[in-house]
Amino acid sequence: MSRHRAYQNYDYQNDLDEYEGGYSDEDEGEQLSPEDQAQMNEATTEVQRALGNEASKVTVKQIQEALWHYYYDVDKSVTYLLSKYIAPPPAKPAKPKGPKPESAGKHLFLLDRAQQPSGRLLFRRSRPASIIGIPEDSESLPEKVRPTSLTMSEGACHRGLESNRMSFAAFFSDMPWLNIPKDREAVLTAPSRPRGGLLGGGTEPKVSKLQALAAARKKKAGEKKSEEKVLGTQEKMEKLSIQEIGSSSTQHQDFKHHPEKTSASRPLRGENTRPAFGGLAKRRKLAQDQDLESGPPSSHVSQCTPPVDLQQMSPTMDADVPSYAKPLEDAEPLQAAPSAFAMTLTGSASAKQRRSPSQQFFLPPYMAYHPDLASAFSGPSPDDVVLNAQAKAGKPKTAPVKKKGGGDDKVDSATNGVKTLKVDDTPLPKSKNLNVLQEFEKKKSKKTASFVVVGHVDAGKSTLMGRLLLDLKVVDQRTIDKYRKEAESLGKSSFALAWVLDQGTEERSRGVTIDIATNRFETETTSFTILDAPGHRDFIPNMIAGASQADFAILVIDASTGAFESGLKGQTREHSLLIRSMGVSRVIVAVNKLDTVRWSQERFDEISHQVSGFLSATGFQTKNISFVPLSGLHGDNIVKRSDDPAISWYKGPTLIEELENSEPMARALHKPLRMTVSEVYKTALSPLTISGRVDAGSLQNGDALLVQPSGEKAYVKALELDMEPVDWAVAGQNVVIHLSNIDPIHVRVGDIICDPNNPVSCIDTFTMKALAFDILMPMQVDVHRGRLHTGGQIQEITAILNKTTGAVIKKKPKIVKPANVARIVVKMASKVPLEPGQRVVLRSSGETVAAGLLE
Ligand SMILES: Nc1nc2c(ncn2[C@@H]2O[C@H](COP(=O)(O)OP(=O)(O)OP(=O)(O)O)[C@@H](O)[C@H]2O)c(=O)[nH]1
Repeated sequence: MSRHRAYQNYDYQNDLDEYEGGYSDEDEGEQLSPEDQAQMNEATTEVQRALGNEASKVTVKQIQEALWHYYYDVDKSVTYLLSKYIAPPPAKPAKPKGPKPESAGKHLFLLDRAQQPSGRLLFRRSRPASIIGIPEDSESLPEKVRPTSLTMSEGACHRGLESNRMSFAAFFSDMPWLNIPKDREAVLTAPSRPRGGLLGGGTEPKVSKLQALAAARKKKAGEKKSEEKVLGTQEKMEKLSIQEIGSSSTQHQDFKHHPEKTSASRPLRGENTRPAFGGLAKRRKLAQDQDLESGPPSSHVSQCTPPVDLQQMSPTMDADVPSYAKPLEDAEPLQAAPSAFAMTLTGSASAKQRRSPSQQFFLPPYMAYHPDLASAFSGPSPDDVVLNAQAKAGKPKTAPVKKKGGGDDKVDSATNGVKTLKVDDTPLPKSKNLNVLQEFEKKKSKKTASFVVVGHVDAGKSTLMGRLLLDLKVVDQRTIDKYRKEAESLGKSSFALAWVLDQGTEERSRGVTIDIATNRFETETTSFTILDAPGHRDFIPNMIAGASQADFAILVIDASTGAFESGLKGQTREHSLLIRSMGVSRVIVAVNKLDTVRWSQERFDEISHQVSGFLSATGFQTKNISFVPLSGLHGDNIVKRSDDPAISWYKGPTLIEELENSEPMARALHKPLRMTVSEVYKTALSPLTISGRVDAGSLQNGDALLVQPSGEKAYVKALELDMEPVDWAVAGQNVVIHLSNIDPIHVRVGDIICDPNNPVSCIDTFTMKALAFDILMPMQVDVHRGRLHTGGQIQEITAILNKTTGAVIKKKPKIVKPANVARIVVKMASKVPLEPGQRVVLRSSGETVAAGLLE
């Protein structure tokens, strides 16, 4: 049950009834417990014994009522009985009858409740009413005694006392706190400041006469005290005043004519012997003298603020001017007196310095500048003196001594600056100024082709590529055996072939490809670059990066029971869409793991049928789709035709034959240089080496390159193709470039290397023709182009287009349905190198939502 429900269902009434039941009137007639009764009898005997002969004047009932009231306290009960029944005080004149104040007698006590072990409730007296401010009825006990918060019957509180009025004084006679000696009585002192309202603001509260009197007394005492303090301080400060030192003409003259001696005569910090003529006073005096001699301050000085006398800030305080300020008052009665501190600074005799009230103006202390302050720091500081002395004594300097004169400093810093200046004298790489395209034509080199291996997770992509490399002898059997042993130790022996591509520790331990793995091999006609893509949906961006570099693709399908179906729902379809969107038009479908279904031709045909259907729907032409039944794990139909009779039904090409038959995409050889940076690293040849596929144009050693978006220039120091040094490279080739004359911080993976004379521009908004994979609307998206990806948003949907003709079907639609083509405007968070014709993929919340071409 929820707590809320529990509270709702709680039976408060029941509890309340039980609680109130503890005070019910039924208790009134409650009998004493046997223990109480025994205690009562014993105490009654005690009281009777204490009363002696007088005991006959009171009844047992009266004794027991007294005992009950005093909780069996025999002494108190005796006192009460004596004063009440045996020797009562003379009766007082009757009070005039009138209505009794309601509160009177109603709340004389605050009662604490205690529970006895027997479960009976007993009430204990807690505090007298006088303390808590309840009106006292000193003559009698209350008629009813109630706790402040509880209702109870009077009988339950003080049984039997209603009829027996007792004197208040007598009741509390044994209480020591009533006999307070006069000298220890508390005196109410009003707060020094009247309390404010809520949060210190608001109207002042009413102050009683007593409070006002106390406040006035306190104020007077405070004033007297502060006056004494000021006088004492002034006496001490007089010693520092220029009045005394004014007579010391020798010192004055000395100081006046040799002001530089000021610093020399300045005591070191912490020195106890303080000269009578303090440095500050000296400066003040000098300034006064100069002032007197030269008249009013010069123009530049006049801009500065004259010394401010804080006392002047309150003309209304004239009446309170202390006696020490009287001489000044005589000189200029309208002016308020300076403070003791101000007098020390200005000197009490410096009446001439004081301005008339009309000249008085007040500025913050930091603006209170006096001309003599200009010379205040002309000499060395105490620290300088110490350091100089240490230097003379041959001690090591604890801090650099400042040289006099700014000129030397400047020269020094300039010299140091020049020393530290580094001129980049790295010679620019030499260029052979080759006609690269002619060289390329002449060479008649092997075809180069890159292919990306895609497919659902665990379809067997890496294993297939490992097998391919093993069978092509790019990797030897020993390496595979080694991998198998290591994989066995991790319980993943079946992944030994996959480890040829999956080199990362995490990839190996998880058995999942994370990033694009590249490898290369050659056949008689072609030099291939493998781009093994991750199948897991979390690493789709890496797969996009791989697909952006590929001429064609191998789509791996897991033919084992159930796996193909789940792959279709998973990344098989998404990868197919992506590779097509990235411009790949040729796809080889590797129907893998057919060994698990005993090389079932039926299964192969079923898969081929379904896959060719959706590939065609995705935009692949049937002539560009081929299917190969194979087993990556066992090496059937990859490089060697399978000798298993179970697959004798297949007479088509092996995977490698299909690869060789695939034509790479047309190369943009004559376009300006464009290359996407796939990797950035350090080599012995250069602190900045990059690799990637040349998308367009060509380059050669010594060429100047422009890196975008940093806009930094770099030079080609050396080039490598297939791990061999070369002089040039052209579009379609995967090249390694050793750069010079650039700081590595300016180059990142995903950047574009371009021709400085034909640079790619950096933009933050573009229009694209997008194929929608999901519903599109103005929304946040991630823009992917190769390795580069950045945040952005669909700003506008301009039109829905005809898929084949590109004609506008509908203008400014609110949304784009899946499988429709639309023209959309995308705004990115930052400027990135992008240009028309490039392919981008839009993803949102981990799903691919669109892909297309920049217009
Ligand atoms: N029986 C059988 N098993 C295979 C075959 N090919 C791969 N496997 C197994 O399938 C599992 C996954 O293989 P991988 O090569 O890692 O699959 P992948 O597609 O590269 O995985 P990701 O890159 O992580 O998506 C491994 O246990 C392989 O041994 C095959 O032809 N037959």
